[in-house]
Formats: sequence, C-alpha cells, structure tokens
Amino acid sequence: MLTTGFRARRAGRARDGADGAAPGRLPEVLVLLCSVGASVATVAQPFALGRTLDLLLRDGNGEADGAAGHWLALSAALLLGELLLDSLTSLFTGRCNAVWTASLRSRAFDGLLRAVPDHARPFAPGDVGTRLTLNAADAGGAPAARAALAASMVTPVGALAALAVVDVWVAACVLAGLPALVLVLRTFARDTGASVAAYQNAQSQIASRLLEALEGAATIAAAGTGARERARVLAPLGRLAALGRRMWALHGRALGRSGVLVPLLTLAATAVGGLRLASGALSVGGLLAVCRYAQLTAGVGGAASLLGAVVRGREARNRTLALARMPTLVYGTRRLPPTGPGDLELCGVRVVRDGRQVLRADGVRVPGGATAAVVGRSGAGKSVLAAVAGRLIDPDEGQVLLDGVRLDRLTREALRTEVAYAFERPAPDEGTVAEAVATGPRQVSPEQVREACRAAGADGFVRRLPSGYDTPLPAAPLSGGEYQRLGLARAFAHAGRLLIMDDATSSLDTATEHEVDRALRHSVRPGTRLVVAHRPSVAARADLVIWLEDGGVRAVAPHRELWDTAGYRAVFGAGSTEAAAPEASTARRPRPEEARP
Ligand SMILES: Nc1ncnc2c1ncn2[C@@H]1O[C@H](COP(=O)(O)OP(=O)(O)OP(=O)(O)O)[C@@H](O)[C@H]1O
Repeated sequence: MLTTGFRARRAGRARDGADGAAPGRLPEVLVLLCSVGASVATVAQPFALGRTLDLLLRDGNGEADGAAGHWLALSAALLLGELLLDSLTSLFTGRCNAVWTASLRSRAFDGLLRAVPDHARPFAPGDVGTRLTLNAADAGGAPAARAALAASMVTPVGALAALAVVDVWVAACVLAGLPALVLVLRTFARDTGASVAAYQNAQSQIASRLLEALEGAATIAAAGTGARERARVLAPLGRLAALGRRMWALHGRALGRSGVLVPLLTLAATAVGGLRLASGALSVGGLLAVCRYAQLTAGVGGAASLLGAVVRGREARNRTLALARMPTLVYGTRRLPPTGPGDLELCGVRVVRDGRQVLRADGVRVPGGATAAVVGRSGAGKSVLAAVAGRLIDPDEGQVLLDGVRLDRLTREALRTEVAYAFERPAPDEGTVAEAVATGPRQVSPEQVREACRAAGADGFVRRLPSGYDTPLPAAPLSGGEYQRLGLARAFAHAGRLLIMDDATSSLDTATEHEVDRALRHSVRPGTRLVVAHRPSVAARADLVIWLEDGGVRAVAPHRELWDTAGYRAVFGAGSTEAAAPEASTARRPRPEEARP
C-alpha cells in the first residue's frame, strides 16, 4: 500500500516536472491545439460574417430562405468558440509554464548537487540563485510561447488563404507587402538574442555581489564601507539599464515598423477591394471579408512579443541547464576488502587548476588506523589533498588507494559508507537536530546519535535546546562552534574506515578541540584519520604530519621530527609557543618506514 502510494506520488511529481523529468510535449501540444483552434475561429469569422451580411441584404430584397439565420448562428458560435479556446489557452499556458519551470529548475539543481565540486566553483551563489529563479522561469515560459508563436502564424496564413479564395487580387496585394513585415521580425529576433544574454548576465552579477555583501555584512558595518559596497553591488546596474533600454528600443522599433506597415497594407488591400467592388467582381460582404482578412494577415507583425519571449527563453534555458551539464563523478563496481584497516596511499597524484599545479603527492602513505595531520600555509593545497583523498574530486594524474583499491574503481555506496567527511561549515538541515546527525549513508540509531554528539562535545548544548534532540535545526539558536560540532557529530556517526576532517574544528576552542580529539580516538569507530590542521597542537597529537608547501609534499614525518625545521615552525607562525610537546600524543606512532618524507 505504502509502495503504491509512493509510486503514485512519484508519478505525480514526474508529471509536474518537479523531479527533473522533462514534462513531455503534452502541455505544449494543448497550448498549440487551443491556440490553433482559436485562430481558426478567428479566421472563419470574417467569412461567416460577410456571408451573413450578403444573405441579410438579399433577404432585405425579399428573397428570404432562412439561410441568413444559419450563418448568423455560425458566426455567434465561432465568436463563443474563440472566447472559450482563448480561456483554455491561458489555462494551459500557465500549467505548461509551471511544469517546465519546475522541471528545468530540478534538473539544474540536481546537476549542481551531483557535480564535481571544482566544476561548480566558478558559479557564484548569487549567479546560481539567478539561474534557478529568474532564468528558470523565463526558460519555462519558452515552450508555451513557442506553441503560441506557431499558432499565431495560423491566423495570417489562414487569412491569406481565405483572402485568395474571396479575391485573388487583394491577396496578391497583401502578399507583396508581407516580406517587409517578415524582415522586421527577423531583425528583431537577431538583435534581441545578443542583448538578452548580456542582460541576464548583468542580473546575475548584481545578485552575486549582493550575496557577497550580505555574507560580509558585519565586516562592512565595522569598516563603515557601506556606501562603497553599495556602489560595488550596483556597478553593473548602468549596463543592465542600458541593455534594458536597448531591448525596449528594439521591441518598440519592431512594433513601430510593423505598426506603420500594417495600416499601409490594410489600406492598400481596401483600395484594391474597393476597385474590385466597383467593377462588380466583389460583393459588399466580400469587401467586408477582404478588409478583415487583410488586417489579420498583416497581424504577423504582432508576433514580435512572442518571438521576444522565445528568444529570452532560449538564452535563459542555456544558462539554467549549464548547471545540469556539469561533469559528475563516474563510479566503479568494486568494493573494499571487508576487514581492511584503512590504508591510504597517494601514488603519482597531480592536480592542475587553471593551468597551475596545485597538488603533487607521490608515495604518500597513511597506515591504517593512524591519524595524519595535513599542514601548510594558506593555499598550500591542504583542501585539495583532502578532496582527492576521499574522492570528492579526481586527480588529473595518478591514483589514490584505500586498502589497495583505487578509489575511482569503488561503487558510490562503498566509497560513501567507508569515507566520511567533516568540513568547516556543515550543510544546513531542515529536520530536527537528531535527524541532522542521523542523516547519511548509514542507518544510525538514536543511541548512536547521542554517542556521536557526546564525542563531538555537542550533547551538552543539544540537551539544553527547547526540545533537546527533537528541536528543529532552523529553530535552534546555535553558535558557529556549536553548529560545527553538530557537523562533527554527523561525521562521527557515519565514520567509515577513513575519516577526513577539513578545518572541521576551526571554530572550537583549544580545550574543546582537545576533548573532541580524545573522544575521536576512543568513542568513534576506529579508522584512519586525515585532519587538515592549522594548530601545532593538532599536528603534535597526530601520528604523522603531511607538510605541504606550494602544492607539493615537503615532508611526511612525525611533528616532533619536523619541529626542528625552521620552515615547518614558520607554518604555525614564527616563534609560536603553542608547539605541544611531542609526548602529548598517546597514540601509536607509525614505524619509520610508514612515514616517508
Ligand atoms: N577549482 C579550483 N580552481 C582554481 N584554483 C583552485 C581550485 N581549487 C584549488 N585551487 C587553488 O589551489 C590552491 C590550493 O588550494 P587549497 O584550498 O587546497 O588551499 P589550502 O591549503 O586548503 O588553503 P587554506 O588553508 O587557506 O584553506 C589555491 O591556490 C587555490 O586557489
């Protein structure tokens, strides 16, 4: 029963496009059918009205046979049909826009979350926000606009055909003027395309800068640089306004040109129709019909707005789906040996970014069960090494082995259950505190959640929250350090044979960090630890240190051996007195051959 309900919900979501599946052509086809139906009704009306008028005039001459009544009824039915179909078109257009927007947004969002982090890096948060909101909505409107545009061609083409049936000379006159109108539209579409792309880009820039300013609001307030920041955020506004004006000008020019051409065409058609009436080749009703048909044919110029929406939608779709098209990691089929200790080895690893080598690590080995601190100056490549070691990114060259198995050969499940990460800023969660800690690749019991929180030094403040572990995270007033400890607890609860902590204790005071370190050794699943460290005390407690310099491994050795090197001490600040005594560590030291410089 539950499964059926779930399937039904999935099917509903797929229909709505909310799960990223393309909604199919049905919504678009419905818009097209209703619009075409309305256009056909529009085209048929002048003919029916003209016929009605001629029959009524004939009836007035005493030749009544009831046919006028039928034609009058048909005219009324066509008018009502047009109104009804227009309403349905609006309804289906709204639905089509909604499902396409939801589908594009979901695809882009899923792609963003699945992407290799490095590839997502060039997209600033504000830019991502613009792509997922404004651009996705514009792109979602394109299919319905395209259908409406195709349907809008039915009226002029149908009117031209009807015109040819009623009077071929008037039709020829209108046909002669049409290329000018088509040229106006083509020019409009071409010029608008370039402006729209630049406009959407400028919107993104403003959003990105605004978000940066919000993130640094405290610094801006403290430095009193509000005015400067405001100018920086709004700098692209001038360009945005200029592009907006240009697009309005293009739109206005297209409307203006077609606004001149349409009356001229109608006038010419009426003049030719008048001559045809005078020569007896056309009836009064026929003249009424040709005037209306000439107007409808010239209505092709009115497609400029729809064409604008299609062009805008095309650019917006490219921008939105750029997020969905980012490369993702491809997983293998292998599993890890069940009882492996968590031996980690980096062989010939090289990572290149923007043509620059940002990490080179060859023959670096962390024995199973050991704790390795990764140290180095800012920008030395610590986070890159941490990302490569747990396969958040793949190296450009070389390979990383865990218990002798290449990480890129592992299944996704094997990788994510055996390698856990904790970062400086944990991912936000909407659920309760307990759910936030329990969420992950493993099934975690409430007791394990509490145990992980105790190990991370989070149990005390969590129990003081209004509803303890059941407090919704968004309603929990947590400091940066407390939030970080919850992130640690989550990593501890899901710790595999390798646990990587990248700046995950940066907001903790030294005493708490020490306690967390002790708990990590005794209360969390034993395994290999890779800890990005900035404090010498953390390096001193580790079994070995991987010292990075300018993207290369300078040495791999215990802290006490490296401390004699001035360059190593300089990493922690010259003259640092926080160099924890080597005996502070109670953990097993790696054998000399395990710590290869
Ligand atoms: N995706 C990327 N594109 C371009 N450069 C990158 C990318 N990832 C990392 N880098 C560069 O690689 C170098 C190392 O970055 P990394 O984040 O590993 O430094 P770090 O040692 O962790 O520094 P910090 O202690 O300041 O966090 C930096 O110069 C960084 O700019």
